[in-house]
Amino acid sequence: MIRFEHVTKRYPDGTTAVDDLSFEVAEGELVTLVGPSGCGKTTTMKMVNRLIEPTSGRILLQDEDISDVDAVELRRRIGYVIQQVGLFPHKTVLENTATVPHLLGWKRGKGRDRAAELLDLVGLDPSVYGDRYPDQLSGGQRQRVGVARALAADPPVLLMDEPFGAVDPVVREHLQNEFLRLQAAVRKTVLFVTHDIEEAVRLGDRIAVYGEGRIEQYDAPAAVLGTPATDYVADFVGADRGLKRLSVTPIEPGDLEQPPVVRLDDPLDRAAEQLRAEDARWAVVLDADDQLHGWLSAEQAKAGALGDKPGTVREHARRMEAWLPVGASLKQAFATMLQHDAGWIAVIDEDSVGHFRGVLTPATLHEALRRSTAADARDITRAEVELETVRGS
Ligand SMILES: Nc1ncnc2c1ncn2[C@@H]1O[C@H](COP(=O)(O)OP(=O)(O)OP(=O)(O)O)[C@@H](O)[C@H]1O
Repeated sequence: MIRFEHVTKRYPDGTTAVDDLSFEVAEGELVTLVGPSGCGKTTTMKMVNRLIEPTSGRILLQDEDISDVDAVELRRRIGYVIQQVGLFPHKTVLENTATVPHLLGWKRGKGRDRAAELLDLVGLDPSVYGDRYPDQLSGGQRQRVGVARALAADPPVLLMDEPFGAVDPVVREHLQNEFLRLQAAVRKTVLFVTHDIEEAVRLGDRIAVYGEGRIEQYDAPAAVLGTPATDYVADFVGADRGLKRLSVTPIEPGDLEQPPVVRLDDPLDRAAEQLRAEDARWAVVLDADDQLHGWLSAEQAKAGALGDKPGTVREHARRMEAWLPVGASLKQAFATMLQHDAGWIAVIDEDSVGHFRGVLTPATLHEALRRSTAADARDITRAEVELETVRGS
């Protein structure tokens, strides 16, 4: 989709900003360019929409050499979002969003409808925000308008230069999540510049880690974190790369423990007996549709079963709020455990039915992380990894 072939950019003062760069971005892929200040990320990006011309080499967009395409025509195929947004202060949010459709000569009504649709998509109600002016918005809202505007003419390619750099960390995480959801729906080919490795890891399908004017590693986030190609990359991703992996490692069914399972309508004395026989401290409680209800402790089951009217599990089970679907990240799993002060979380199917699949404990979470690191290092699946464990006596 976008291909760099031996691209070099030397500025007139002799600075080599980009040095013999070759890489390719597939259609619908989100590639983050990450690296320290001055390493050539912005120069790379601006060569794609010809705000900067390469000194040598060529860039192909959909197999076409962009130097053969009229720059104005080219830019209409490419959405561009920058940190300072660059909204027109005297135009309303709706007018700002409809800028490109307007330039393309769309009918006014069609352009406005499209703008309203996009504002909705980025989480801004057009009936509330459409008639406001940019200075009546928060920084995060302005960034959303920037994204909506870049998408308005439905360009196949999106260039984003530190689009969330100017907002505080909480808003930033929010914008990142929204953007991921949006990207899942629109599937643009995206080049995203950031100097923040966390952001690069969260957003990128692949990451290009820049050294000076060169890409040191071009790989999936888990691989960059798991097997940095050079000492430079290892340094850049940081000593806490093990922790960062949490956010790019999904929960897989093979990671889960299978505690005893009882049903809401099971007689309590039978449940107590099952817990005793399995020597378990608690059981997961499911309803008749195999959906998670909560849990039952062995102590409660035993005490209840000794009472006058033991009844069923239903009267003694506790609700469980700490749960996630398969595929959620280990970081979410860890955060959920902390949020609910829970020693385990339930994991359910991703589909709308949400059958119970198993539980994740701190020990299994740690094991999943170790397996994923080892699997990436050896290019095998997680299930094939044999872990050696240092055990307490
Ligand atoms: N117009 C210019 N003339 C001369 N040198 C330039 C020019 N623009 C950029 N440079 C230099 O080229 C190098 C790469 O700059 P670039 O803006 O691509 O880096 P960057 O990785 O995007 O940095 P940042 O994260 O700080 O934005 C830097 O050394 C910069 O000083």
